[in-house]
Amino acid sequence: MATNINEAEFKAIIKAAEDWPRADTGNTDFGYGTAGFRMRADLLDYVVFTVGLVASLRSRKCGGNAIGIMITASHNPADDNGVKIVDPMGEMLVSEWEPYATAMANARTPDKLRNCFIQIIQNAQVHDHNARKVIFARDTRPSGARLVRALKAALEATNTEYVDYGILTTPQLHYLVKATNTEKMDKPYGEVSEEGYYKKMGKAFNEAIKRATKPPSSPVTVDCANGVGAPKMKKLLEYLPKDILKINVVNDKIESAKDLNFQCGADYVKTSQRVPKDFDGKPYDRWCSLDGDADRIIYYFVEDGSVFRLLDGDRIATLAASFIGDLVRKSGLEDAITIAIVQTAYANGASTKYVEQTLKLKVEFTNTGVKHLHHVAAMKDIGVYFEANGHGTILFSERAQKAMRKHQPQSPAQMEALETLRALTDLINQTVGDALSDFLLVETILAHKEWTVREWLSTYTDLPNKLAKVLVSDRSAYKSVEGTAERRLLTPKPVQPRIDAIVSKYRDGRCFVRASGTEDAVRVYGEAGEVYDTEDLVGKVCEFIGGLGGGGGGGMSDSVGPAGRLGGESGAYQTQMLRESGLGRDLREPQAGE
Ligand SMILES: CC(=O)N[C@H]1[C@@H](OP(=O)(O)O)O[C@H](CO)[C@@H](O)[C@@H]1O
Ligand SMILES: [Mg+2]
Repeated sequence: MATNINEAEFKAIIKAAEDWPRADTGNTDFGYGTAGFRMRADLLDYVVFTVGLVASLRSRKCGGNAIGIMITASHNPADDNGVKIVDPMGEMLVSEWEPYATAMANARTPDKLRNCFIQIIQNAQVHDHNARKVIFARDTRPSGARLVRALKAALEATNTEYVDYGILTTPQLHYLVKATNTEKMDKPYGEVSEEGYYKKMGKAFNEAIKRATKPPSSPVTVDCANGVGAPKMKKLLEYLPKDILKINVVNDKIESAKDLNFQCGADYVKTSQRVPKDFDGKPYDRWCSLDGDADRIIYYFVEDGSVFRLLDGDRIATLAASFIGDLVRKSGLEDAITIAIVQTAYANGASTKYVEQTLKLKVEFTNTGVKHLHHVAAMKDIGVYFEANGHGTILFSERAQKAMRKHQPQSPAQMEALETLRALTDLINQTVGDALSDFLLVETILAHKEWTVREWLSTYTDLPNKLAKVLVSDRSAYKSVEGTAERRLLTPKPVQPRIDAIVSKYRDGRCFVRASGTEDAVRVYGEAGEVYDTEDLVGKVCEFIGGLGGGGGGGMSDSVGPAGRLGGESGAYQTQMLRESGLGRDLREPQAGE
């Protein structure tokens, strides 16, 4: 094959790879998906090594701009780890390159690795002599240090300039990638250092909250999942104005790996619908939980009688959209800037109705996965997106930012609203969902609105809902109709008419079935006017799907939780299923997106 491959470089790669052999996974391949690669940490050495090679090529393709690599497994158990690539403006790796990463990680011999390398250079038209730079960080998992050595070996073999940022949250690494690549531009994103991140955030928070009439009346407690969010939240506190907000940090034990995500953190609280262990909040105390790499956040509280109340991603999206909508109006920009909310089909129907009818804003739906939401939100003047699981952010387009810069306020009130709005563009991470940034945003809004969790919860009442899954032998048989945000199935042919027939029997019924992108299962989501009807509706649809034969049929149905906001399977169940798969993970696709 004709190639412009640099033979000396390739020799160095093969030599370096000897120290990081590929785990023997039989015929099972690794797959790069929305979460990059994620699996048991002891399987990852070679994968991380090859990710280093791909990132080096990607940087050459992107004109020598810095590419980011984050080593984390987010909310997974402590003995898992993962790795993902960040593109130059802080976005996730462009999807056209995902197959390249997959192919490299599955190249089982030096010859195959060489072929893959050449193919990437040729297919993606990479000039292999170009400048290349990679910056990287890891979460608190003990395996991270070894994986960093594998990564460095690949970067050194490819003569790639790199910066090791040590331990960071995932969104901090995204921030640094964008800051690095915009450093010499007219509008740099921020100082290129971890400290620069806190400075930017601290300053913006101060600006945004100072016009609230009263500081928040009650303290807030942050459960950091015993992960990287704990030390980083504590550092952030040093940059926040004193005496405005009392913040308690709990679940901050990062020394012993076994505590990471164990019975605490955003994923645990959301999927099990209960407070984290050692919770000592009184009724109506405001609590929130971060996940293991601090890119997700959810709020919650208990009512009298220990009734658990979750304020999930739908609630954060509606809270933020209502506040930003008010600011746009108050600053006199309503004719210049429009706001849209992007949701998935899993958003509670009551939240959609609230956005459309009360906030009078437009809702758009995309397929599941933050990548899809981000993409659509980026096309709006101001695009608000959150998945129910608490991962999301708000994107301010160049057009909206320009309108804010140029606008001449006509009154002191307009001026105040405009300044708060401008502060939010710095406070909210523009690259990816960021628990620390979203936390400061929520606290700012509650302070401005003078709301407690009670008022926040009372904005609308969730429709009773239920999320279940049915394990199937071939989830690829389940294809959704394009343009329906996965709310209708094209195949297997008999399924959609049957779902329609079942749904028609329930008042305010809604139900859809789609193939999970992260597990060998199809998910069944249902809502109805009554809790009893919801259970019945989802049960009937699961029963029907479980009874189908071949690629359609599966067997066991694992429904999760009662009515209330549900988003996914329980952590315990995931772990059990994945351990049973032999290698500890479904290797074809990563198990989670953030
Ligand atoms: C219903 C649900 O919670 N789906 C989750 C789950 O995707 P599935 O494609 O449904 O497996 O994992 C994704 C990655 O973490 C996350 O983005 C998404 O919200
Ligand atoms: Mg995460």
